[in-house]
Amino acid sequence: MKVDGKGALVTGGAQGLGKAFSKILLQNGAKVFFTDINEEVGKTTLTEFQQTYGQNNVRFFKADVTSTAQMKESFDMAKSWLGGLHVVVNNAGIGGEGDDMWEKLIDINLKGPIRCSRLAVDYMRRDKGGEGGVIVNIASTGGLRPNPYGPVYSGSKAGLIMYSRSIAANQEYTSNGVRVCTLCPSFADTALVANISKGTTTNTEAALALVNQVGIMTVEEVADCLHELVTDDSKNGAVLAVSKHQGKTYVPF
Ligand SMILES: NC(=O)C1=CN([C@@H]2O[C@H](COP(=O)(O)OP(=O)(O)OC[C@H]3O[C@@H](n4cnc5c(N)ncnc54)[C@H](O)[C@@H]3O)[C@@H](O)[C@H]2O)C=CC1
Ligand SMILES: CC/C=C\C[C@H](O)[C@H](O)/C=C/C=C/C=C\C=C\C(=O)C/C=C\CCC(=O)O
Repeated sequence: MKVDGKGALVTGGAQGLGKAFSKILLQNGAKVFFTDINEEVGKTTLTEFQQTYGQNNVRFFKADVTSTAQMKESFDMAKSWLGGLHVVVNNAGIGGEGDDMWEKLIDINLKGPIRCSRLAVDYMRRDKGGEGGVIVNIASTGGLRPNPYGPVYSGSKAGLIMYSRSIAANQEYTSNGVRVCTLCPSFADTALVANISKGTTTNTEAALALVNQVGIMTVEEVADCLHELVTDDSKNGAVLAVSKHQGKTYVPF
């Protein structure tokens, strides 16, 4: 699918990878409706994007991916403002393994993208008035290999990978023009990784050593992979892993 002239919704688009995903879609001519729970940073990003890509090509709406009502409202607004919904990037996610965080992490990282994928399918499938499209769920290489410093994070992402592969295999969806892919980045230069030094893993020293060993990608390197998954119509059920030290790999099954 060429993204030029298409409509895209990106969750968690205020900063980090979600901002880079929104940006690459805008650079390639899409209209972007991005959501985030952080209103202040979302508004700043909106102003920056409007100055570069035009006032009427991008819109921000404050919404929490853990709320079905807020996400339903987001999808309704997005589809009507965009004039059609063709790309959905389920990106919003957090880290944090502590007693105070792990259940919230599952709510955001696993239940959030499931909630939004269910909405996306409903809004995109042709037999329900949509025009078909592509969902890209943002998982992690942490969902492909065990990570002793982030078992809850890794578990959330492994669950998301298998959920995404499973809905990609649903013929009712494929026959109505909906593709589903999963992007699994390793460490990238965002607040999520910077926060590891503040104790978000089960072992700060060991986790930082792993980050140093694997290396840190720029957000633009990861955004190029998103663009590939969105534009290549042959990719359905694809799981694309990318890391600084190993580059890009389509995960074989
Ligand atoms: N940075 C990295 O190394 C990697 C990140 N990822 C995934 O990429 C995604 C984006 O992460 P980063 O950009 O790194 O983090 P980030 O912390 O820079 O950005 C995450 C964004 O999500 C938003 N957000 C958090 N909770 C939300 C909620 N309940 N509803 C709506 N928005 C919410 C935040 O406000 C923030 O703007 C996450 O799903 C993360 O797990 C995956 C692999 C590697
Ligand atoms: C080290 C991660 C540990 C803890 C998770 C925490 O919840 C933390 O707050 C979140 C960190 C975000 C991590 C992002 C990516 C994680 C990638 C991996 O765990 C995989 C590591 C190496 C794979 C090898 C490779 O990519 O080549």
